[in-house]
Amino acid sequence: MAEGISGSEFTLDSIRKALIRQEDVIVFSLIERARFPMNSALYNPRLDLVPGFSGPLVDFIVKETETVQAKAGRYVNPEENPFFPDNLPPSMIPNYNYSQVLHPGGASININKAIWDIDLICLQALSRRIHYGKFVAEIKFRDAPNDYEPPIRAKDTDALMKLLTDERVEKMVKKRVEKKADVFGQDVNVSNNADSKRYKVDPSVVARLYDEWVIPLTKLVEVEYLIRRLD
Ligand SMILES: O=C(O)C(=O)C[C@]1(C(=O)O)C=C[C@@H](O)C=C1
Repeated sequence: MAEGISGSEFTLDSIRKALIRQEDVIVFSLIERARFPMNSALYNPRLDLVPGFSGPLVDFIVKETETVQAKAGRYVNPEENPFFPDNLPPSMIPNYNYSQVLHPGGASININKAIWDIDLICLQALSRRIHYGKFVAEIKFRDAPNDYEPPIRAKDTDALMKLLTDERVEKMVKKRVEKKADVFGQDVNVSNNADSKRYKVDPSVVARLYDEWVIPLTKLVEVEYLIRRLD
């Protein structure tokens, strides 16, 4: 897999490192996205810019992109989740042997409808990060099956949410992404003018995006995964 999860390095530590690497992509794509705050023609559902296709242009672009990528095998990779999963063509390339670390029920989890509401450019990066919750949940289950089995059998989602939550880690994640937005998003200036610190994207907004969307949705995926884990 792209992030290098194989049976031998499938640990909570390696999964957390993959999440940290993905922060860089997310912060950079937010910085890019901030250059174009609005693009109404792209999102307008009534413009009908493409003959034979009804819906916003953005849907057309993403559907067509996903169709090509599906043929190239993108969605055979358990780390990838399409935004328009209906009627995708099968992969045309020879099967790559992805290590099957997830329980089969994980394949049916796709919460991209909720993610679609956030923003366009960073969607794939955010989707990948949020659905990484499947891998986090699998390793947490493997590390403590006796703790997880009773709430799974009782379908107690609140207890599962409590069990998988690590507030110390969440605080660190939010602090780190805020710092990354600070460092990556400064205008680079050759003159040594300390007053001219300007940001391409407000670092506190990135921390809030993680606080209000990214982490809660990752945890939702973790709970969804665990609830199916003993099926
Ligand atoms: O690192 C973990 O243990 C995770 O489950 C991931 C994550 C996150 O989304 O960053 C989610 C829940 C935990 O409370 C801490 C962090």
